[in-house]
Amino acid sequence: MKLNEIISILPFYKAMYLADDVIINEIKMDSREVNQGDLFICINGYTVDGHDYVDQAIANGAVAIIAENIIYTNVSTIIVPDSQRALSMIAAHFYNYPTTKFPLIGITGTNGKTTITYLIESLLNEYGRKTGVIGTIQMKIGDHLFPVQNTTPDSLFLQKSFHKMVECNVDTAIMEVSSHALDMGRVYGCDFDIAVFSNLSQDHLDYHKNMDDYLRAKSLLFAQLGNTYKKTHRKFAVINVDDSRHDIIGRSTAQHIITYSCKNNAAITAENIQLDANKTSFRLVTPVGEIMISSKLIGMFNVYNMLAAVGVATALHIPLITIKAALERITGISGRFEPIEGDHSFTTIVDYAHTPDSLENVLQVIKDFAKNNIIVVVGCGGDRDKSKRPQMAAIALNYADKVIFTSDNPRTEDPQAILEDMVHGQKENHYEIIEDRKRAIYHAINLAGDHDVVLIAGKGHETYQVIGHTKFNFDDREIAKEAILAKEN
Ligand SMILES: CC(=O)N[C@H]1[C@@H](OP(=O)(O)OP(=O)(O)OC[C@H]2O[C@@H](n3ccc(=O)[nH]c3=O)[C@H](O)[C@@H]2O)O[C@H](CO)[C@@H](O)[C@@H]1O[C@H](C)C(=O)N[C@@H](C)C(=O)N[C@H](CCC(=O)O)C(=O)O
Ligand SMILES: Nc1ncnc2c1ncn2[C@@H]1O[C@H](COP(=O)(O)OP(=O)(O)OP(=O)(O)O)[C@@H](O)[C@H]1O
Ligand SMILES: N[C@H](CCC[C@H](N)C(=O)O)C(=O)O
Ligand SMILES: [Mg+2]
Repeated sequence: MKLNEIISILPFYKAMYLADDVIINEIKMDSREVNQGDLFICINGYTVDGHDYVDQAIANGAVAIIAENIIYTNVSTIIVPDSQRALSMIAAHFYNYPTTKFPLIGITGTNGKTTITYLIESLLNEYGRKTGVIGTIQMKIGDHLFPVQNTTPDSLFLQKSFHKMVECNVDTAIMEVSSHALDMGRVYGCDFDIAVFSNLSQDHLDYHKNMDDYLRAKSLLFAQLGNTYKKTHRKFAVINVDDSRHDIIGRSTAQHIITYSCKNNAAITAENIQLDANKTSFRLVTPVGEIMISSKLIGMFNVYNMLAAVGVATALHIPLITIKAALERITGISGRFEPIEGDHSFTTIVDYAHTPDSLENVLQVIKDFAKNNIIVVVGCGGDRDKSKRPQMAAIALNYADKVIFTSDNPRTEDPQAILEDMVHGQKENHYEIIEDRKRAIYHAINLAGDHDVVLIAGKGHETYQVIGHTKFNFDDREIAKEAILAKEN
């Protein structure tokens, strides 16, 4: 695409220098990825300032620069008031507005986004649709998997991925939308058709000033649902009305609302809920009929996740029989309440609970079914919300018979300081601190006796541990398997 065509989408800009007929190969926001013929856009980030990498970008072959600060270069240089915002506009334009070409479903909320995303994928696949998925675990186009750095990546990665989805004939895209992404404008330019709100509880208070600010960020997804009413292109907000913040989320959108609930009146509800140790059944009640569901996903929180997915299915007119087939087929989601196989007399579960609410939910499920002791291995991430630490520790101590506090992803923080934040002031003392996560997991598994349950919480599907700035290979599931084998032999 020509540079002139790309910048025509910007209402305001100042051209420091604009060469004729510059053809742009690709747009890049990282100087290290620039190739001959690319446009480099300077983003002033949290760690470094992209403006400092203009020379490197030009040396790598950039033929045009978009920047926020006045800079002088020997290639076409455009100055905009806000380069992050310009990036979203330009990326959507460059990739020809891919999200207008298929329905886009966005899921937000503190917990359950990944789970709901994969439930919706399963429903749509059962219905014969080809899906694209973007979220915490990966990006998926059909059965092809691609790594992601963020739950909701930056606008350039997003628009490029959606473009790839269009090329691969994806007919519906499903994505997790984090509060960071909403706040930073990573999803500006995404044309959402359905937005889901799962719940709000404490997380990310390192980034958001307080819970109201966190809620405001979440509500932006609903404010972005478009303001026109076209019969042919209806938009929907699917909202959990059992969450006390549902009203503010609902009032953030002008679009149609589909409510779901296990306790209140709602369009989608679950009746006669039976929670068992290895299955969950309920009568699903929807505006178009009722049907019995028997799912392998366990725990009350998964009933909520299923209702959220059913809300989306209802908006898309997916028949009840298809909904039932899809919900009954799905056996689990990677790293979410994932049992570790092995011939052993106790149960080991790896779960991604890394917030107080999710940890409590998961431990409640375990408590309901555990025949003997509960042993928990848990830590808290570094460079993240510090106020979660004592809360998560207290929850673990409250539900478990024995807790091993350990490292999660310490990132740039001192692991001992994180552990100190967790245990400081705790009244209970049935815990040990083993900073090395591998040793902590081995120890927990060695302690386990007949019919005990070992919960390894916080890292779920992650296949790494971030210590300092380095990512080391680490997978709770692999380590747990090793430890179980070692115990057996
Ligand atoms: C705080 C935050 O969100 N940071 C995000 C941000 O990084 P940053 O601002 O530090 O970027 P930077 O390193 O300062 O770089 C600024 C610019 O210079 C460029 N650069 C940099 C170096 C260089 O040599 N050349 C160069 O051009 C970079 O490409 C970038 O354009 O932009 C990056 C690219 O989009 C993100 O990957 C990064 O997410 C970091 C990894 C992160 O951990 N974010 C977390 C807080 C987050 O966003 N989490 C949410 C979900 C949480 C949840 O659901 O629970 C998420 O959506 O993932
Ligand atoms: N609806 C829910 N309510 C509360 N806790 C939940 C719910 N669904 C899942 N959980 C718990 O939260 C953990 C994370 O679930 P999931 O990965 O689906 O959430 P997420 O919102 O995608 O998280 P992230 O913010 O890290 O992307 C699960 O491992 C489980 O312990
Ligand atoms: N998306 C979340 C994931 C947290 C997972 C946990 N293992 C941690 O590292 O804190 C975050 O970046 O805050
Ligand atoms: Mg997720």
